[in-house]
Amino acid sequence: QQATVKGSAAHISAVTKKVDGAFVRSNARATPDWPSHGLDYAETRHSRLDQVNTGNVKDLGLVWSYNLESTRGVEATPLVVDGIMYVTASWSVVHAIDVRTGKRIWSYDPQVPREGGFKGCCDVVNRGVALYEGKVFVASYDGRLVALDAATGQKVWEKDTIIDRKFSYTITGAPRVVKGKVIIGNGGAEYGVRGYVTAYDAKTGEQKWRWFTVPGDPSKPFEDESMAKAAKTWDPAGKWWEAGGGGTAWDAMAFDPELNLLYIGTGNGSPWARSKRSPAGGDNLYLASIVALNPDTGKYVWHYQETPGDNWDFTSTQPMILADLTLDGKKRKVVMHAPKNGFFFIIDRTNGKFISAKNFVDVNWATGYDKNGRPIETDIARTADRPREIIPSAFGARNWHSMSFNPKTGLVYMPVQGVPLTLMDNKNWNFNGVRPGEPHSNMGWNLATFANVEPPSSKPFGRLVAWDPVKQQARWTVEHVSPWNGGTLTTAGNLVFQGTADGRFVAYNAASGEKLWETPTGTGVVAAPTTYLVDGKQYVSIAVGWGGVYGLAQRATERQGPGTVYTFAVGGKAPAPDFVAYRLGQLVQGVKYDPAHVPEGTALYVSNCVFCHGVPGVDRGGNIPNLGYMDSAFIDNLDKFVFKGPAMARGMPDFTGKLTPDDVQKIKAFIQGTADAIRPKK
Ligand SMILES: O=C(O)c1cc(C(=O)O)c2c(n1)C(=O)C(=O)c1cc(C(=O)O)[nH]c1-2
Ligand SMILES: [Ca+2]
Repeated sequence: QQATVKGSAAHISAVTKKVDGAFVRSNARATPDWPSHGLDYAETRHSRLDQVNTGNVKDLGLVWSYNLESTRGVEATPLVVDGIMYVTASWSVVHAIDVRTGKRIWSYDPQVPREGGFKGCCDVVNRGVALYEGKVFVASYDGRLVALDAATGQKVWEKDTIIDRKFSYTITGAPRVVKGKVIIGNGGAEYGVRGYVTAYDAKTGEQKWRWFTVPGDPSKPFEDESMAKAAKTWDPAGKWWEAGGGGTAWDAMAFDPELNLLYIGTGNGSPWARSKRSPAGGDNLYLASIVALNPDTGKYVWHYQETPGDNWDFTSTQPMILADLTLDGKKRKVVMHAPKNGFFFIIDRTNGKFISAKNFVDVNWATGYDKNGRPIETDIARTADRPREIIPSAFGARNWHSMSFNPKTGLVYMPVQGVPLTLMDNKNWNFNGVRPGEPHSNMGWNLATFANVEPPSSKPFGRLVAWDPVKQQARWTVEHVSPWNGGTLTTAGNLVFQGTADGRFVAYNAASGEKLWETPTGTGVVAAPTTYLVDGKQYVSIAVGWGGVYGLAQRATERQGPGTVYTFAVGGKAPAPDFVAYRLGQLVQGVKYDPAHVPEGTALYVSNCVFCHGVPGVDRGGNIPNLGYMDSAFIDNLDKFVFKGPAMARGMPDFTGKLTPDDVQKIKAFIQGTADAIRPKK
């Protein structure tokens, strides 16, 4: 009998068909493959491989690079089984790559309508696929769950996961497969949606269950007991159901097979301002919580709410890790979680009981947590009638960038940051109303909150923190040049790998934080690396591509490049691909405008343009250009870009019906006026 050629359809079919629950569990013991998003069900991102270690990591070299042909953010963790890699680029495009050759096996574009890019808050990103019994599952930005044949990339089934397309739902997260069910949530809580997670049969796509994260209209029957219980924590005077309430589960999940519990992290409130959703206050369950569900039925089992009555976009969707820690001499099954709100939580994962919380950055909204697990809020937390800086900001002390846990060092390696913002409630908010000056409100956002009406006073930072979860303190830290650095991987070779915003891929000694190796990546890195064996040899891969919410308008590299997968091994000698240098133009000059239009133009710019294009001439442009540095011809012709313009093919919305030609004149006045105001005087 002829041996199957590696990389052939027969080989791929054979090796991917073996991927099921038993496979994921047995793989976790020695981690030769990387079969699921966080490597194992506990989402530790801790590889047991040690061929690459502190001794030889300096000899790590490029084996191949692969062009993802994307220009927007790349957030995916590549999955690899016997040398077959599955990774996604922006716009939810899936690539199957043969690690042995670095060549494409197939690619699949779910054809997300590009002009609908504005329907998600935070770039047209995707965090990766799930793999199960010969199928690859991808959730498309526009809310479909697609099952592909792992060998051919042909579609096997597709389901629309969105309950109501009047609302702005999107999906950026990676699906997880638990006991033959594909689990997927969604995003949209900046727009006003009601969050939920759904389970589909991996074979057929048949819907198995759905759990909503927040209650619906209380005049209608509740879906289940957990919703009836939650509704008691919302004030009906706020008619929260009209704007959805929020609570979107847009990233984190983990699974404990022994306890048979699926854990999900839930998001912020819609709108952000609690005074508008629930005027009389209330915790607003199950916003900003870790919730444990029965994966067979989708039934609620327990929750722990990290940010009661969220008011600040403090999502709890940041990646979590399940671990067994010895605390006060007792072995405890815990969830470790470090969400946006700046506290590191240890929660008993058998019952949801709070164990401890400690801030891992400076925070000013709470002084700590009491013994019942409730935050002790400070005076400024809810004084939202005036602008005040909330630390951490809505960008989060951590965002979706994954952390990893090394049981040998006992440390959690997490990307940490500060992106300063001031917030103030918009008293005149009305759902989907025209609200100049409220961020992206004309693009469908419903924050009921103004941002940076007064400039914040803290400074931005990015940091890698090695956190001791038992002592609840940092062991070592590395300062980066910018916020928004990549997720981490830790290995039995006593290593931590991380990509950076300023375009490097770095390896550190996991125990000490000493830098042992780095290589340039051309463009900024936001995704997390993976490592695995192919034919007995250890490889390390990372998908790079600057973007995500912070990367739209900001950058920390002078290079731009297509999204790229890099694969490294000891002794690798492949040449790095060429990158186009990013050229920041001159400050725009000479566009005719009426200075009297600037104030109105400012408000329009904030409600239509700012989150993607940044502040003209102040920000430097991320994966979307800064308009303050465009040639004047572009700004003179702004209406030709705004109304059914050529950039629609790259994701720019059509502003027909949203802006008038008169509005565009005023926006031009703001752009040129700002450039003139900041131009150094001769
Ligand atoms: O509330 C939501 O539904 C929602 C969704 C998403 C998303 O799906 O990407 C993000 C956020 N919120 C968010 O608050 C946030 O900071 C964020 C960053 C990113 C990213 O990919 O860079 N997505 C999201
Ligand atoms: Ca959010």
